Amino acid sequence: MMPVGEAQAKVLGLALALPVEHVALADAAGRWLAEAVQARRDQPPFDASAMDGYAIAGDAEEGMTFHVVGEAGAGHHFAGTVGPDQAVRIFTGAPVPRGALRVVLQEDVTREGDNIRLNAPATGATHIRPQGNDFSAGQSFAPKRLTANDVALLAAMNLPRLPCRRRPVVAMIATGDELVMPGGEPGPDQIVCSNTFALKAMAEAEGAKVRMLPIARDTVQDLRKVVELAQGADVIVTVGGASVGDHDLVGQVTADLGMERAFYKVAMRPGKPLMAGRLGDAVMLGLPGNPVSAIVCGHLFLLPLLRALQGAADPLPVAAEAVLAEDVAPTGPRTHYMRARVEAGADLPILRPFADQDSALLGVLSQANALLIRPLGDAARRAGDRVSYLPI
Ligand SMILES: Nc1nc2c(c(=O)[nH]1)N[C@H]1C(S)=C(S)[C@@H](COP(=O)(O)OP(=O)(O)OC[C@H]3O[C@@H](n4cnc5c(N)ncnc54)[C@H](O)[C@@H]3O)O[C@H]1N2
Ligand code: MOO
Repeated sequence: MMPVGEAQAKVLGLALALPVEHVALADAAGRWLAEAVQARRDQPPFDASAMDGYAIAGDAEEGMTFHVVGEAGAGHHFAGTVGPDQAVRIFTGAPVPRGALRVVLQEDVTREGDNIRLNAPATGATHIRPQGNDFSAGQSFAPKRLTANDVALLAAMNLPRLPCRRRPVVAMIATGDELVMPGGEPGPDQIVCSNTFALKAMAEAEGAKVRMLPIARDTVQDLRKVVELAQGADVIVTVGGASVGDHDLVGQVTADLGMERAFYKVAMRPGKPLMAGRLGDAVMLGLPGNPVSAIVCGHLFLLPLLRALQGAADPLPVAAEAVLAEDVAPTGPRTHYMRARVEAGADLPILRPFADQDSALLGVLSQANALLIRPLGDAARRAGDRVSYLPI
């Protein structure tokens, strides 16, 4: 069995970054910017008032008076120059007029006709945002996955279209005679398909487009037909049929279709019968059928693969540190990803593994927000020990 880190490296090695396409700014949140882009202007593009008030020529003492000679609003500059005894009525975002060095807040003046009197000394903060204070023309924005905040910045930089990686297309295939779709009519020996819905949600949150293919029945012909429907996808995910049972056909069928296998079986629990390889132009992940196994493999393999396809430099999940809330037994020959609940603690977060770690239990998984990472062959651990976990 291959160690988890080696298997992850092999999966990432199968991922060629997807082509670049130009995406409208309004659709760019969540997309991966493929190359650095440059601001097309300064922000603010001029010295701008940060307050509603009056622009004056410099520091001034309490009681001084000024003659109001005009007005500057956001989008409307004042064409003249502010002289020593003069003020210009100004509003937040307006260009600061020539000759003005500070803005006094309207709350700090008394207006009498066309004159103002200062009720406080005008010193200290100028209430002016200098030109280029936020960013300057030519300033570079590095490739990353774009957040809503990034989109605001790139909009202000006047970049209406952005070079992003194409979204990966994932074909999702559940396998097994026992499965019916949610809302269907399960027969007495059947259950409702759940795993692929979690994986779809996870992949979409990572930027993928997911095609849910029909459930493949446990025959070579049907599985082959459904895998062939996956043509055109960047990633093919099968769920179930990966183990050693007589009806576990995924390995055989994908091999017949020409899959170049990178590995089969990983030293992890849950998720042991994982396979990966290249099938035509697609990367294929064959996930185990047990619900928690499939979803844990999704976190450890599918999501990093989707990040790598979109150009991420560091696609693997990052472990965090916590303190164990209770004792745990030694582990066996596989890295154990134990479902756990992590909560804020005084120093480090406190992590409590669930008592039942059966890989069929979706109820436990739904309460979990962490996977405690137990290295293979790990000794028993005591409450209070420091441990690593992955947030999920
Ligand atoms: N003799 C052995 N038996 C098993 C081994 C082994 O090494 N030797 N490994 C076990 C482990 S570990 C796992 S994990 C499972 C994985 O087996 P498969 O990938 O072949 O999965 P299935 O047999 O098709 O299904 C397992 C289980 O999960 C349910 N399932 C499958 N797909 C879905 C779905 N889309 N939604 C909800 N539930 C699903 C299925 O009904 C089974 O109950 O094999 C062990 N056996
Ligand atoms: O590895 Mo299986 O995924 O233990 O349930």
